[in-house]
Amino acid sequence: MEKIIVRGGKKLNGTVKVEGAKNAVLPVIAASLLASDGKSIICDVPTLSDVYTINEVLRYLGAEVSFKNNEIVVDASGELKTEAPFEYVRKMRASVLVMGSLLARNGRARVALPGGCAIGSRPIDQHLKGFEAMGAVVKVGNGFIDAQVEGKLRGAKVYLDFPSVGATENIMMAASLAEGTSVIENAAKEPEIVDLANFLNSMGAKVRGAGTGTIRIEGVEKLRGTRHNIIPDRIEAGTFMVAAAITGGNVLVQGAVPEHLSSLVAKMEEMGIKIIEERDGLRVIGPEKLKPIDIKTMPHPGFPTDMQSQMMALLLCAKGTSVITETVFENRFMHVEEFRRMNGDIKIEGRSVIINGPSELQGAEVSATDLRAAAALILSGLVADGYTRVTELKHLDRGYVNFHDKLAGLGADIERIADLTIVQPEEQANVNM
Ligand SMILES: CC(=O)N[C@H]1[C@@H](OP(=O)(O)OP(=O)(O)OC[C@H]2O[C@@H](n3ccc(=O)[nH]c3=O)[C@H](O)[C@@H]2O)O[C@H](CO)[C@@H](O)[C@@H]1O
Ligand SMILES: C=C(OP(=O)(O)O)C(=O)O
Repeated sequence: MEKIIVRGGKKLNGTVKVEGAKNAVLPVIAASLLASDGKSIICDVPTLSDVYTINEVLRYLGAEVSFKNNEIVVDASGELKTEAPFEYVRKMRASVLVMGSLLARNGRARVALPGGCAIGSRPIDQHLKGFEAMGAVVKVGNGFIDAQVEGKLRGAKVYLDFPSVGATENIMMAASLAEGTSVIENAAKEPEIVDLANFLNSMGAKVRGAGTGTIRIEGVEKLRGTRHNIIPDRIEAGTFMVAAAITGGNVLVQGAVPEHLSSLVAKMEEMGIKIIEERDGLRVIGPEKLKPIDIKTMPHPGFPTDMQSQMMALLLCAKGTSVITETVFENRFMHVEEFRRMNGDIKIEGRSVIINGPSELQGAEVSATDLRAAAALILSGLVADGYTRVTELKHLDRGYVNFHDKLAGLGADIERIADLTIVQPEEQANVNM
């Protein structure tokens, strides 16, 4: 088993460059299936395991996909299959994002039920409600969701009970080729929704209002391949901002878009962290002492749940009591136990976590429970006493490109190794940790 080993105590300094956003590129790749004409060229694509997985899904469905030099070319002009099997959906829930495109292109989509995951049950009822409103008949059975429509999808008004990111994206994709106009109310407003709308419009779609709570989509006859640059990853940017702050360092996070990060910037400033907007990114300067704060995760523009565990690592180092309340996912506190293994003074009370800081963090062997928890545990390792070993790196690789190398480039004492499962006594003396 691979692990990342980090020794705490180094201040981070320098510049780190942000990749294209995982949560923007996955729906954009799914949307490229809508082009029955021409190729889609998607640029600034991060080399993440999730990207390889969705590429596999597209190939399975019959599209031609190439991926090199951070550029993906998709040719979906041929005939497409209708089914995305469980082996892909199990690896990555975002595989359900092909459903809207397949239904619009083929009149049928059969996708394995995603089931739960480490952060909660994550149902997709709001996606299905949207498809049904557009005339699809949805059946669930034998571990699959089967959606079919007679003729074409029809434009409809869909009110989302919660501004779900995935449901908004899936409905936008389906509605782009529907007959007539669709309106999504209580739509998600995340920057990744705007990126998807820009991609769809550049393919010939008519999507208006993305980034607001009401999105109108006028269906068109046909969409064609186009060229598109993916927006920078605000969560990767935020993770490096926390890395700078937790070590009391001074780091320029190149590519960080201030408007995408306003809630995080506000909360970090409340903690006494200095954040300066520069021409090409955000500079973060950690203070001597961090102040405690309260955080509640919310849909955008509220505080992002995907930054919750990294902020937990930071608040463990602040002097005083902080409270983090998770309102987006029902069970996104699996990392709390791991922080306790590192001597974190932290407890769960319902949907909140109470942190009494500063904790004297100690290096320990800890296990990543999801991709953001993986990053957060490494962040704690940057300031813990001694060596922290983080396992279950498959989670980290879903969302971060060369995370340890980027941290090492900023001065962290960190390496990634294959596991030495059996260490002989004489070798043990030579293992430098
Ligand atoms: C690939 C991707 O972009 N993933 C992001 C996306 O996930 P994802 O699109 O899955 O997140 P959603 O916004 O859909 O989910 C938010 C909440 O709504 C619930 N829900 C969602 C859909 C539905 O039909 N019914 C329902 O009850 C979910 O269980 C969850 O509690 O947005 C999340 C919230 O910002 C982020 O944490 C994820 O990183
Ligand atoms: C939860 C996340 O992603 P996904 O929805 O792909 O699991 C995330 O990016 O933090």
